[in-house]
Amino acid sequence: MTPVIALVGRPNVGKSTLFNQMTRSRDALVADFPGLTRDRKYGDGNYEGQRFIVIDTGGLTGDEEGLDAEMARQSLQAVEEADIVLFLVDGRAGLTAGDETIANHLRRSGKQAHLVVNKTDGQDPDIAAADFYSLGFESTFLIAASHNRGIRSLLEELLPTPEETAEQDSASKYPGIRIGVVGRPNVGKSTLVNRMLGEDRVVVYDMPGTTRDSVYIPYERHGKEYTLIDTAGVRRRKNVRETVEKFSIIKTLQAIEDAHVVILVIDAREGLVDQDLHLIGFVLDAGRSLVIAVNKWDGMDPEERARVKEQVRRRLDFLDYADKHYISALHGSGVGVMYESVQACYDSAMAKWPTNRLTAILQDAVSQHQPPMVQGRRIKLRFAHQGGSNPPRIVVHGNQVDALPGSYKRFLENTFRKVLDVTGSPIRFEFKSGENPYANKVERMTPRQRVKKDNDLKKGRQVKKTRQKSVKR
Ligand SMILES: Nc1nc2c(ncn2[C@@H]2O[C@H](COP(=O)(O)OP(=O)(O)OP(=O)(O)O)[C@@H](O)[C@H]2O)c(=O)[nH]1
Ligand SMILES: Nc1nc2c(ncn2[C@@H]2O[C@H](COP(=O)(O)OP(=O)(O)OP(=O)(O)O)[C@@H](O)[C@H]2O)c(=O)[nH]1
Repeated sequence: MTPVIALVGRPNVGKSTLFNQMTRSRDALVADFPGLTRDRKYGDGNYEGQRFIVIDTGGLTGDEEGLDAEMARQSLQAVEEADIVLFLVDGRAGLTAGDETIANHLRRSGKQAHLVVNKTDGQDPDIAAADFYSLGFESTFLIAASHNRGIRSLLEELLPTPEETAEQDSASKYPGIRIGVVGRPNVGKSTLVNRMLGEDRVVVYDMPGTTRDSVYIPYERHGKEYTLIDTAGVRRRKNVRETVEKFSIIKTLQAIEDAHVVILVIDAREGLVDQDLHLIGFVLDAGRSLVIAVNKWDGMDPEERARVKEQVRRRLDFLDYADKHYISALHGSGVGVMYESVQACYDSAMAKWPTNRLTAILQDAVSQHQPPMVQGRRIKLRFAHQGGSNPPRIVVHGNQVDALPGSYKRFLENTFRKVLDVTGSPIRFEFKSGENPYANKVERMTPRQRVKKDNDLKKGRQVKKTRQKSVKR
């Protein structure tokens, strides 16, 4: 399970600043789903290979009355679902009554929180922290978020190591292709999950709304193993309030992290809305492959259908590599063929390509369309190898790669995507400058040496540089 970190604290203590430092998301996922009153933000972080999810819970002011009480309740729900709670305070402003109220909230919630004193730059950290000891937190961290100070040691201390996470990795024990079915409330996720499992299979489970755990359902179809990750969880809704209650963004994000392939369900009758795009953004940021299911396609008239299709085409033009299906989960039409897309996505996400193939594609691309000159010297791209899967990572080695323009990177991505036939999955590129360790040496290396070198490169170890001149191309 990907650990979830919740940030709480009064306005202006630096939550957004810390959030931005911790996440690498281009845009945070902003939760203004119906029924959730306040703009919580969700982001995706990576510290030395350990992925995590950060939530800026937003809604705590320490002065909760009336409307604010509802916000506080929802923020505390996010706290409840988190693994690590960071309570931020402002080291410049000192202790306020609002801080004390929030500390009380946290204490009542029974969740262990860590005190994080921010804005300790330009003052004696011990003095900055002294004010807050009366709050009685066991562990205190001193940081300066806007200077990116203290954040690494905080993550180092609090996050599990990737090995620890792998050990308690609940997802990996489920067989076959793990399919996450996600989408906004009421788009038809439960209906689709039941449809995918087949008519004859009676699913007996029920879940309370606030737990963040999805239901994992292993099953077989045409002799192939799958596990559905069901974020909806309850088959029969009783009322609108319950729909909102049981919709949990953390649950959705966890399901995305745990899946090989994500089916994002959209309600054709409502069209594509911003929240759908936010969810798509998160899936891509998480590096998962994606199938789009536009649901409730039954009973729509031709004009409506044309309008929705046009909207999908226009707003998802950046996603032309993902399959879109127009389905009726209720009647089952279009559901079966989705499995073909799921398989293609899985194959793409998990594919392994040999170094010489990737290098050949790179060289073809370069000869077709040379990278630009920088300060009178041409950017050189020499060879490529695979750095990982799900999502596939391609590491490109060359010279002056830092100057490679975005447009050229996109050209490379499109070329690799086309040649390797990568469907639905994002591809990550990494560009490294330095001499080609293979140059002039390849011929003289034994296969074992070559494998070792490849592994060394994958592990990012320093490879002894050859002094020989690299091959001219
Ligand atoms: N000196 C100093 N200023 C900081 C630091 N971190 C954040 N700030 C400033 O504090 C102000 C508030 O920061 P935000 O990150 O917006 O605070 P927030 O808690 O997200 O505020 P809300 O969005 O209102 O909840 C901004 O002007 C930041 O530049 C820090 O480490 N040192
Ligand atoms: N016409 C039509 N209605 C559908 C279809 N799929 C689902 N529905 C209806 O849409 C409503 C919501 O379906 P659910 O499957 O409960 O949606 P959900 O996404 O699981 O909703 P939450 O669990 O509340 O997030 C129900 O009334 C379904 O009968 C479909 O393909 N066509």
